[in-house]
Amino acid sequence: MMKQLAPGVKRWRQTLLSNPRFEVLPVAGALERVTRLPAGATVTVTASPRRGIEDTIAFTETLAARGYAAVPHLAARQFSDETQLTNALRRLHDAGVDDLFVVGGDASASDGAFPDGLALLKAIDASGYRFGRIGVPSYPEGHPQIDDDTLWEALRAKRPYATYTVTQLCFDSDAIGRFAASTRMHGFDLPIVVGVPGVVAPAKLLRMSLRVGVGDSLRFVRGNRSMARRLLTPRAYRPDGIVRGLAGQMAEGRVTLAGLHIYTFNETSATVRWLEQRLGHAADEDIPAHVYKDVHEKRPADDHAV
Ligand SMILES: NC(=O)C1=CN([C@@H]2O[C@H](COP(=O)(O)OP(=O)(O)OC[C@H]3O[C@@H](n4cnc5c(N)ncnc54)[C@H](O)[C@@H]3O)[C@@H](O)[C@H]2O)C=CC1
Ligand SMILES: Nc1nc(=O)c2c([nH]1)NC[C@@H]1CN(c3ccc(C(=O)N[C@@H](CCC(=O)O)C(=O)O)cc3)CN21
Repeated sequence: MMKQLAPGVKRWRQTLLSNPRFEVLPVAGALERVTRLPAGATVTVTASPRRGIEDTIAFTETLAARGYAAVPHLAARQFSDETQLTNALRRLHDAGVDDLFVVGGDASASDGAFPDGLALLKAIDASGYRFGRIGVPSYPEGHPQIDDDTLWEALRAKRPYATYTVTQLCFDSDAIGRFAASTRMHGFDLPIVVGVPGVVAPAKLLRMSLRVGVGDSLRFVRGNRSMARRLLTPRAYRPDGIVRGLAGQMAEGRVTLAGLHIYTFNETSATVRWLEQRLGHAADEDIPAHVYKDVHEKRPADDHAV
């Protein structure tokens, strides 16, 4: 059972859970997994050096044709030259894609034209193709290979080309809150979409987290007995604690957040079931029937478009 929450916290939790983006990996069976998501959902498609650009672009086209708001992850170090980039952008543009997520890439180095995320952002800007939204990654707990000063400098340099940032997989809502406050201190207002794990089997989540180097976050998990217990049992992990923590900080006015990005690792059914349960639950609890009738025109949730 959920704990009782202050009304403001419930409202923000509902706002956060109402329209998330879902990240999927373009592997075998991915399309079937996507069909479990709400029709028209925003679905982001990861890039991996092992699989290559084509898998990401082709799957993005498939999703767009089926009416999803598809968002490809474009990794700078995967592109060999401008021609390859232009071809990819043309295909995405023709598919009706209006949102790109631009990363450096997990390949250790580039033998192509774009060494890092910023270089690719500049090339996209110069390409003549226009996209309404462009996201870049950010790291509330730092990056295993890149020091904090470099990360802040990179984010600042990317600011003119980006319309939002998505935070790296993280299990600690306080770390995310501190990061959001720091962006203000560093003097820029890039909207922050918070990356949270979906409802995923703990062993898989641990494997994925280790792969991308979610360091401090895992130390947090290990040092937190109830968290560790949750990750070490076969019962799926649920991001209730993170979402509640974020909603609490929003209710206190400490952070402004632009939404959730759910790392599903293709566990879409469990994640959607969890979302539906939580939203149903919030609707029942937030607004008792008699109040709901009285204030019908002014439901609290309606006052807070993100
Ligand atoms: N495929 C995906 O969906 C995602 C991938 N990532 C990965 O996280 C890493 C960072 O990506 P971005 O934030 O886009 O960074 P980026 O490529 O824009 O690099 C940020 C800054 O760090 C420097 N840098 C990059 N790699 C470095 C290294 N190994 N050692 C020292 N300095 C380095 C760059 O020159 C640049 O100044 C990449 O490996 C990226 O692929 C992060 C989030 C999502
Ligand atoms: N550095 C970094 N690279 C990423 O690709 C990435 C992040 N960070 N942070 C957020 C998510 C997490 N992503 C991940 C994380 C792990 C795998 C991974 O381990 N893939 C394996 C196994 C896939 C499977 O089990 O089906 C693979 O072989 O691709 C893929 C994408 C994509 N995103």
